[in-house]
Amino acid sequence: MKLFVDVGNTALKWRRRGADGTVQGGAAHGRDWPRALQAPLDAGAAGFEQIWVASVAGAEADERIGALIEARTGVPPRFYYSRQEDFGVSNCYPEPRRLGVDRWVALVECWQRFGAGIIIDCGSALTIDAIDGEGRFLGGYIVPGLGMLRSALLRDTADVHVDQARPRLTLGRSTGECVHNGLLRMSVAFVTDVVVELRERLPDTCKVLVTGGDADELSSAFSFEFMHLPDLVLDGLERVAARQ
Ligand SMILES: Nc1ncnc2c1ncn2[C@@H]1O[C@H](COP(=O)(O)OP(=O)(O)O)[C@@H](O)[C@H]1O
Ligand SMILES: CC(C)(COP(=O)(O)O)[C@@H](O)C(=O)NCCC(=O)O
Ligand SMILES: [K+]
Repeated sequence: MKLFVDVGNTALKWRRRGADGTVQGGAAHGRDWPRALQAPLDAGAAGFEQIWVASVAGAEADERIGALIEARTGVPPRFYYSRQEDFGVSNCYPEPRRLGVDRWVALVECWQRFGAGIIIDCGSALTIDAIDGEGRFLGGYIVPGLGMLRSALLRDTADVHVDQARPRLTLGRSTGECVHNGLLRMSVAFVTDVVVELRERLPDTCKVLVTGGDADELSSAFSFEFMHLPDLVLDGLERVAARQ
């Protein structure tokens, strides 16, 4: 059995692939690593032959996660990090390792499956990344995700109180609607502006891939064609692992 783990700043997502099929899950981790690792490591009697981790949680967290995984399974996990080049993708960062590995494996998966593309990851941060027809990572953007925008607005204002709501692009007619609709529209306008510009530059065959925990919410307001691939990062990590 193989285990693949995608550790973001909010959620830990995982996939167990064994002879009797595939099981996957995910949840907010709250940086409580022993608790967050309970579900992915709960493989019953079956042992793990390989465990792969793509983490953007930071070096300290990675050390803790690695120690916990090895202590519980006896298998030392393999942490994959961004590189100058891999699977035909070249990294434009002067220090390639500093590119978030979730962004890197998503670029690898996009390139291997579709070629040129624009990747929108609606996670704790909202990231947009572009890869051209030669497999060159052209660069991207990192802005606060919807969850981060909301919590920052509520934290830094005295009288803005909102309950959960399904945001739309229309004018808000209550504090909650003004906040939810405003943040959605701001995020969608940013993404759309970038996609329109990049599509003029990239091959016509380029795909727009959307992933991340807020993908449903954001993409419901997208006016351009896209593919929603919730498991893009795990798929990319599994591709890396398959080569070993
Ligand atoms: N069950 C959930 N747990 C955590 N975040 C969630 C959940 N459902 C939706 N979200 C939203 O998804 C965002 C996290 O996206 P995700 O891609 O899962 O996380 P990460 O940034 O850790 O990769 C949060 O900012 C939040 O707005
Ligand atoms: C941009 C990110 C925070 C996104 O992570 P997430 O929202 O999935 O938690 C992550 O890719 C990261 O920590 N990147 C390192 C800096 C960079 O990519 O330039
Ligand atoms: K992510």
